[in-house]
Amino acid sequence: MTTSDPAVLVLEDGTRYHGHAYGARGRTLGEAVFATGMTGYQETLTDPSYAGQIVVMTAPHIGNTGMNDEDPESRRIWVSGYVVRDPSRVVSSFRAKRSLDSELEANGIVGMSGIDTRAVTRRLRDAGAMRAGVFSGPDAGLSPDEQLALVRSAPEMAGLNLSAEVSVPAETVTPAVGERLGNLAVLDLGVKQSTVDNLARRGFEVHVLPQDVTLEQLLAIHPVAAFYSNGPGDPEASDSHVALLRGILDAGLPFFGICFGNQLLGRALGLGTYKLPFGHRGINQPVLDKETGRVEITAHNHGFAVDAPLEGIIESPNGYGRLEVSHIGLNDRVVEGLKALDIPAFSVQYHPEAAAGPHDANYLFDRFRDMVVAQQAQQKDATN
Ligand SMILES: NC(=O)CC[C@H](N)C(=O)O
Repeated sequence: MTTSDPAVLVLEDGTRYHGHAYGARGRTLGEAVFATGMTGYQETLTDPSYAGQIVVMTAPHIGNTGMNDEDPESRRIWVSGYVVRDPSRVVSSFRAKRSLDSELEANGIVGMSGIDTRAVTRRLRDAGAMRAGVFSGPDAGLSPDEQLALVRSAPEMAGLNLSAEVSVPAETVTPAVGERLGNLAVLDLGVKQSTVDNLARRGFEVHVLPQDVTLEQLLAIHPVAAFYSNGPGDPEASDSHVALLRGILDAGLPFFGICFGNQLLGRALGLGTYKLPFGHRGINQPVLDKETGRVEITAHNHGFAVDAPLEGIIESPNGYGRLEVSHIGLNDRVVEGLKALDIPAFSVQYHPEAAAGPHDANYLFDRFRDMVVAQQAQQKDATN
């Protein structure tokens, strides 16, 4: 529905941008962040890591290919709000089933269009990610002071635990594709479908578990390894998941974590995390794999990062032996991967499932499989 109903984006610092209502009408509050992908908006919208965020797209023309039934990464749209410059008036793709604005409306997502999203991006890049609100329909009529007060009353992303909002209510199982390696325990902190598919294709029977599962319940599925997914929120507010992970590591299970999972591995090993000024969200971020010296172009969506020295070997303050930073973001030299040297555990801050994004980092799923196969071979040797 293209209309000229007014809408306004209000940032916490009082900056206001006037445009048009897009998607559902009303009001929404969240953390304003910008995403630089020129394609893949359907995957972005359905990535649970974006819960609690108002996503501003830097690419000016969004919605061209509509929404289809093949690309969703989860069961719904999770962004709190969606801000685009120039929505496509026609949908052009043989796969499209619906338009982007009708899908936003069906999911109750308040959006807006018709503003200079690159100007908003420059503001967020200079001042940092901020709380924000989009107001349209009856809420467009609130006074600027009322709108600003609402924005400033919203919770900050720092300190937020959002895992219960996005996690599955009960275990789901995806069978292994091809030769079966064993059961994989996946802690669902906001997992994406492509991650599950990638793991299943590596021979894992993928058991996606609710975020409040206990160690006993997790071990009861007899996993050959464990995996922590991406997800929304502040890793510092996830003590229960860190405690669970320490139990997993103590049980000797091989571990791989993505994004939120990387931050939680960092914490389990004894490192800290911190909030980045405006984060990384896009599909063309350069990352160095220190092991091979190769630079890969990767998909990112994170606002927090692990605090660790980029070079040299670190002794785990929590007694897990030696570890090192395995991957470095080349735009701003942020930690993009961790590797334990004395236990079978590693993680990356970015998205090897690459939905959307380039597939340069897909090898990490093979590394995980190889790690599990190596451990199984070792255990077999030990019992012979
Ligand atoms: N995609 C993710 O897993 C994001 C992790 C975390 N919520 C962050 O913003 O850094």
